[in-house]
Amino acid sequence: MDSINIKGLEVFAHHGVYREENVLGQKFVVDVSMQVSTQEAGRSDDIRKSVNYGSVCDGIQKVMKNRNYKLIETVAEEIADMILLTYDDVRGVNVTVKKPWAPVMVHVDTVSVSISRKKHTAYLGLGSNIGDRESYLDMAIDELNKDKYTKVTRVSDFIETEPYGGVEQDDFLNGCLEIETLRTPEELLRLVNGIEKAAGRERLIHWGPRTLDIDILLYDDVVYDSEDLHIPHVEMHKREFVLEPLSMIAGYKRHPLLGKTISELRAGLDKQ
Ligand SMILES: Nc1ncnc2c1ncn2[C@@H]1O[C@H](COP(=O)(O)OP(=O)(O)OP(=O)(O)O)[C@@H](O)[C@H]1O
Ligand SMILES: Nc1nc2c(c(=O)[nH]1)N=C(CO)CN2
Repeated sequence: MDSINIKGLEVFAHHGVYREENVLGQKFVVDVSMQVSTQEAGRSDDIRKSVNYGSVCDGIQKVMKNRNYKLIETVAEEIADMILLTYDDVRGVNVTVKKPWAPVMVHVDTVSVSISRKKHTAYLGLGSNIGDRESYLDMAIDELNKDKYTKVTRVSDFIETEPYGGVEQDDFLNGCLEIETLRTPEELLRLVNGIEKAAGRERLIHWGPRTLDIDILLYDDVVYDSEDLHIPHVEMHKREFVLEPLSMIAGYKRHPLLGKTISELRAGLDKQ
């Protein structure tokens, strides 16, 4: 990936843990590197095909002057969010925020924080078999889009499926989504759990009836395991009700552990 870089942007602002920093203010120096393909702009010589570094500098000034933060960590995070949320073509950013005049009692050239943030692509599985099933799946899409850090980018057809897993219950409506998100996997889990809760989801029977179930199937090519979260979803490759809608929007996507594409995994189910 190419990059567009801003080095040494000076902004006078009032961030800091100490009161004198908030009152007097000081100089901050910002470096930004944006991962963006510049080839189309380079071939056409057209600014509309690129990211205008002047407007990025304005945006950084606004972030740093509109509010005061205690930590340069927060300043860096806010700058990264602003850039990733404003410029669709920017896939990732590195941001460094330096304080050359930091009030410490020893000589330092600068103190600084550097962060790297990027847009993540994740795939979610949706299911409902209580009430107005289609409305619950639509609600999931609306609520995900309401989240500042998340955008639904593709939606599969919703398909009627028989219950899988041995519990006698009504048929499901299932679908899959592709999302773009700045959230970490754990943040995304909290977001989807909150949406399930808002849909009146109760956990009474394992694999039992539900108004709305949202599973995180894939998140970039990440393999992640914690007490509460396993990515890729541990059952996804066995489930026709996941693989059929997922193959509509990401048939080419390769499962990071099994090494097969979603379409191949689905074809494999037919043979069993
Ligand atoms: N990839 C994942 N996506 C969503 N939840 C997950 C994932 N991995 C682990 N979990 C955990 O599973 C817990 C139980 O989820 P839930 O009650 O929706 O299970 P289920 O829908 O009955 O079964 P399944 O997840 O096999 O479809 C969640 O609270 C969450 O902590
Ligand atoms: N057809 C179908 N069967 C299921 C489903 C589901 O979404 N669709 N979800 C389950 C647990 O998450 C258990 N069984």
